[in-house]
Amino acid sequence: MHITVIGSGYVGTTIAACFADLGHDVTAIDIDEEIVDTLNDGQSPISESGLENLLETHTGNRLEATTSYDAVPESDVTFLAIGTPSNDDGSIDLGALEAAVEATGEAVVDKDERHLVVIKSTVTPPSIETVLKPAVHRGADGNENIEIGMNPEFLREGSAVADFLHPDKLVFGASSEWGMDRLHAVFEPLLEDHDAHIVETDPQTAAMIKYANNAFLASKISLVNDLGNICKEFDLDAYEVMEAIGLDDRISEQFLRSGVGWGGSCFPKDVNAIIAAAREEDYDPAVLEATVEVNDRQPERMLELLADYVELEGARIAVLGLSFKPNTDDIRNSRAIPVIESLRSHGADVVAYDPVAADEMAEKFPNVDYAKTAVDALQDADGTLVVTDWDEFSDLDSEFDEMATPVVIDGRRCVERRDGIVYQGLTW
Ligand SMILES: NC(=O)c1ccc[n+]([C@@H]2O[C@H](COP(=O)([O-])OP(=O)(O)OC[C@H]3O[C@@H](n4cnc5c(N)ncnc54)[C@H](O)[C@@H]3O)[C@@H](O)[C@H]2O)c1
Ligand SMILES: O=c1ccn([C@@H]2O[C@H](COP(=O)(O)OP(=O)(O)O[C@H]3O[C@H](CO)[C@@H](O)[C@H](O)[C@H]3O)[C@@H](O)[C@H]2O)c(=O)[nH]1
Repeated sequence: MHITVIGSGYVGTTIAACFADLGHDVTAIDIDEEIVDTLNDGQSPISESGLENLLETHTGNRLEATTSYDAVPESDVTFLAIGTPSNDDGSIDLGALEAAVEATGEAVVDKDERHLVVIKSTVTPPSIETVLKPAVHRGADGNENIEIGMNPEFLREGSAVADFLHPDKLVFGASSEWGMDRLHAVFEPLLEDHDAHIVETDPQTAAMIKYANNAFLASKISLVNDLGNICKEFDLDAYEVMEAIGLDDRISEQFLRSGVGWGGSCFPKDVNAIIAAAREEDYDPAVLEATVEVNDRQPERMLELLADYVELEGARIAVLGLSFKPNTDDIRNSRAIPVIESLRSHGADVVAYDPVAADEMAEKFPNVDYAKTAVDALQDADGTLVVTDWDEFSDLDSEFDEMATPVVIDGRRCVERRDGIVYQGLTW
């Protein structure tokens, strides 16, 4: 099949490279010329394990990038992976996606065969009817050969390629049998070697499944954090408790790690978007609001624990970990941001370390001192906050002896409790 993928950001680049790897001919389209040039050089505009290899292998053969929409009408199906960022009130900003959908419509205005336009972006269910369908039909001048489908994406940063090629489930949202068949045809090569559940549904339900998935996972972590905070008040170890409840198949052992909370480009944006969409309908989603509230509290709880041992005003505090999770340089909504903001508002001097994300964070906080190694950050520090669970932090041991006062508050349970340091886990 010939597939056009519009948007070559995080998701678009990953799926374009993976579709090519599955044997499809792929045209990746982006308005950003630098991204297009990078892709055509066989390089990746994002850092993701395995992606560079796929691009090197397929660029110039089955994969090419362009800023033009000319390939759209020649292709069998078009996927749109355009950003849907948050507005100030938490609702999603559909502006960029709407423009790309309209441009896709314009490209197929004269097509006299049916064309499937699949939304990969995360969008609220009503927006398919109220924003996206009108945009494509406006662009295509009412051409009835154009159909909108929805195929939400569940990949995680740090394991995007592996997640895409080995999904637990594929969700196909189509409004006709033809559209459903086309989605099956796209993923047929993937399903030849890999077993995945296939969910066939309409586009709106498919869109809701994506929000429900992320809202459930974020709420699971917030519930675990709420329970973990109670464990801490009782002097109990939340990890021991969660390990036990994870043995219940109905709960499962995954996403039970309590600590400083969830960040990233998806959970915060998506939970807030579905809350805003529910409020639009005059529904007050109480559990989801609490999910956000508990998450917002966790960084401050770290500071409170630290303040039990260290006078924060004028203290030198090491922050270990700046990315929102390990193995990525992405700092979007990282818990390190409220941690640093709060330390500074208490008058502390921050020295931060991250194996890869320091440059990103320096753009946000240019006045923070960035150490080259974890040991440099610990040197003469009055306290340490562990915010991201990078593997290398688990190996720290005698390095804590370099601190002026060895107080370690662990927000991710990745440092070993040891003699000679004051160690406090956030929920254990
Ligand atoms: N990042 C993730 O881990 C992830 C996972 C699952 C779902 N999603 C969802 O997928 C969507 C895309 O996310 P992302 O992280 O890939 O976004 P991104 O911001 O990394 O990429 C979007 C790309 O679209 C391009 N673009 C914007 N307007 C365009 C236009 N008119 N024509 C062509 N290209 C255009 C931009 O230049 C950019 O390269 C979002 O809705 C997001 O919520 C993201
Ligand atoms: O037990 C846990 C698991 C995760 N986290 C935190 O949760 C956040 C999100 O982690 P993860 O889900 O691994 O990363 P993302 O790349 O944000 O992936 C999520 O968001 C994507 C974008 O929508 C979805 O596609 C994925 O399915 C969904 O897992 C990070 O800050 C983690 O530190 C915890 O605090 N405790």
